[in-house]
This record gives sequence, structure tokens and C-alpha cells, in this order.
Amino acid sequence: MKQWNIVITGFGRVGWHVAELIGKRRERYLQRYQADVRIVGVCGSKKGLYHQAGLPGEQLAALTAASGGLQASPEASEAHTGTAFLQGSGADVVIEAGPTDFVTGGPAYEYITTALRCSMHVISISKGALVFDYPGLKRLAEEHQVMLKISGATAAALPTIDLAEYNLAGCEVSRFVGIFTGTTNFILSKMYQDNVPFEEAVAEAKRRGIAEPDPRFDLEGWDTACKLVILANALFDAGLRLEQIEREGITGITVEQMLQWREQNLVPKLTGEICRTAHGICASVKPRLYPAEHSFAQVNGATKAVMVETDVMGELLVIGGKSDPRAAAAAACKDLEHILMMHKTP
Ligand SMILES: NC(=O)C1=CN([C@@H]2O[C@H](COP(=O)(O)OP(=O)(O)OC[C@H]3O[C@@H](n4cnc5c(N)ncnc54)[C@H](OP(=O)(O)O)[C@@H]3O)[C@@H](O)[C@H]2O)C=CC1
Ligand SMILES: N[C@@H](CC=O)C(=O)O
Repeated sequence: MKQWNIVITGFGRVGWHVAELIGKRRERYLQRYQADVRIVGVCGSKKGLYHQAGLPGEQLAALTAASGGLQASPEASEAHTGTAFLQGSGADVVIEAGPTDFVTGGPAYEYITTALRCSMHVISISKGALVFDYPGLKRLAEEHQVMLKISGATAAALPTIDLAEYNLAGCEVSRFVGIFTGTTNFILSKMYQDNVPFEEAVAEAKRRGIAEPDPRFDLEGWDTACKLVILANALFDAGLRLEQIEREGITGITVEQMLQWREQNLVPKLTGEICRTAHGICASVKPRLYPAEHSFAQVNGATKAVMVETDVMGELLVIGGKSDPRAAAAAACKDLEHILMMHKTP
């Protein structure tokens, strides 16, 4: 029986749910993969908790946002955060759930590079470091013979990367189009269906914990654009940069426009698209209008969708994978399971 030590960097809404789900699934991991999975460390920007033998589930469960989280925990220590801590933590898997900084990669980039250099597997839920340098991180993972898993950062509960890499393995994918941001879909649905004003719908998305800490990241199309960059670079080796994506968000759409579109039987959706052409990759994010009978027009609330065009398996459409912190945590746990599966001793 192998002991698998997990460290979670960034212990906010999603990180907390990762701990909750791993705690609930301990028995499953033992039975299925003969893996004794323990969370040995969790860290925030200033403090963290660490226990070599594994942190008790009740202690982690108590670190809710309402209780002040890690910052307010009397047991948390400044020694248990940062890259030096990670290096000495003995982690086998690092789950990165900190803030997304797509300009510099942010602390996530430091955590991920440190972890990979220490031959720790990495599951990244945050997008920043992957947008900043996915090819470099992938190379580092290969050099150190560990896995870099990214479901949480590529629309989480909606399968995108796994769909292409596993289910469509061997196919040529020529187009990837989808509703990749739950927040914007939630806001557009509220405005279209319930005449809710833009600001009110944004506030509700924030309350539900799906909007990014700065909601402009979702509203201006950055979130979708980041997901497209990561997918294009991971799946197609595209060398795509964020600034190459044509991007328009949903800020400025009014309830009056909604009324007009409703009369025309058209439904607005913020969609992202990656196309592979003979001239290279093109990618865009913008609000597009769909006839009411189109599949995308029927995807409402924080639910997402992806349509993939392939050479020999035709067109596939997946609808679901609502954006939600717990569902994002579940996507990271799926990645963890794939790692355990790959390393199961016969
Ligand atoms: N919410 C969602 O539904 C989804 C979110 N994501 C991504 O997951 C990530 C986390 O999201 P979410 O949990 O909602 O965000 P939160 O803001 O709730 O959590 C992020 C946590 O990161 C911590 N943090 C900040 N800086 C550092 C640092 N240097 N080292 C360690 N921890 C740090 C913060 O703690 P502190 O108090 O110490 O600053 C905070 O608690 C984001 O990148 C987001 O884009 C992906 C899919 C869905
Ligand atoms: N803000 C995102 C959540 C993380 O990817 C969304 O709304 O889908």
C-alpha cells in the first residue's frame, strides 16, 4: 500500500472542497488503487497547516470562509506556506487552487515549477501559470517523469481536455467551440429569461462563488480566452498567446437588447472557438447569437457546453459541467484519480 501525500496550495472556496472530497473518498482510493491518500499540507498566502502523517478531516472542514479560513486558524503557521515549504513537504501530488494571474503566472507558477522540479505530480485548477507557460511546464513535467493535469483549469466539470485526449484519441480535431464560462452564461440567462439587470445578475454570480474574485475576468471574456489558450497549447501544441485571441465580453449588453433578441427568437451566448486551418490556429471569444432551437441556446444558468468537430468521429456535443466551486474541486479529484490509476501496482 503506497501512501500518497497531497498538498493543496490556495485554500479558498475550491481548495476547501478538494479537501472535503478527498476526505470522503479515502476508502474508495484504498479499495480501488491501494492508495492511502492523505492531505499533509494546505497553504494560503500567509499561513498554512502541515502534518506529516496527514491533517485530520475535521480540522480542514472547520476552515470555512465564514470562520475566517486559514488566516484565522490558531494552528496555522507562516512556516507552512511558500515554495520552500512545498519543497520540504514530501508531497507526491500538489493541487494548485490559488488565484489566477495570467500576466506573470503569479505564485501558482512558482508553486508548480517547484513541485515539478521536486518530481511531484501537479494538478492545476488555477489557469494563470498554464496560460503563462504551458509548454515550459509540460516540458518540466516530462523531464521529471511526473504528470501535469489541468481539468480544473479547462472548464472543470465540463470535460474538454480529457474528452479530446482520451475519448477522441487518434482523431484530428478541427474545431472546438463552446460555452466555457459559467458566470457569463448565468448572467446572460438571468437577463434573457428573467429580465434581471446586468449588475444584479453579476452580484448573484459572485454570491454563488462561480465568478472570479475580480468578475471583470469573466465578463470581459478573459476567463474563456485563458481556457482557449491552455486547450490550444495542450492539445495542438499551438504556441498560442492570450493577446492573439480576438476577444469581446458581455459588458454593456442591456435588457433592451435582450428584449429585441427575444422578439427575433435569438439567444445570446458568450462562446469561445478554436479552429485549426491550413494557415494555423485561430481563436476567438465573443457573444454570438443562436437561433432558439440551436443546442447552445438551450444551455442555461451556469451550465456549460462544448462541441468538437473531428475527422473520423464526426461532431460531438457535451452539455453540463455547471461552474461551481465543488464541481471544480471534483474535476481536480478526477485528475487525482487518473494519476492513482496510472500508478496502481498490479
Ligand atoms: N470558483 C470556481 O468555481 C472555480 C475556480 N477556478 C479557479 O480556481 C482558483 C481558486 O478559485 P477559488 O477557490 O474560487 O478562489 P478563492 O479566492 O476562494 O481562493 C483562492 C485562495 O488562494 C489563496 N492565495 C492567495 N495567494 C496565495 C499564495 N501566494 N499562496 C497560497 N495561497 C494563496 C487565497 O488565500 P489568502 O487569504 O491567503 O490570500 C485564497 O483563499 C482560481 O484560480 C480560479 O480561477 C477554476 C474553476 C472553477
Ligand atoms: N469563473 C469561472 C469559474 C472557473 O473557471 C466560470 O464562471 O466558469
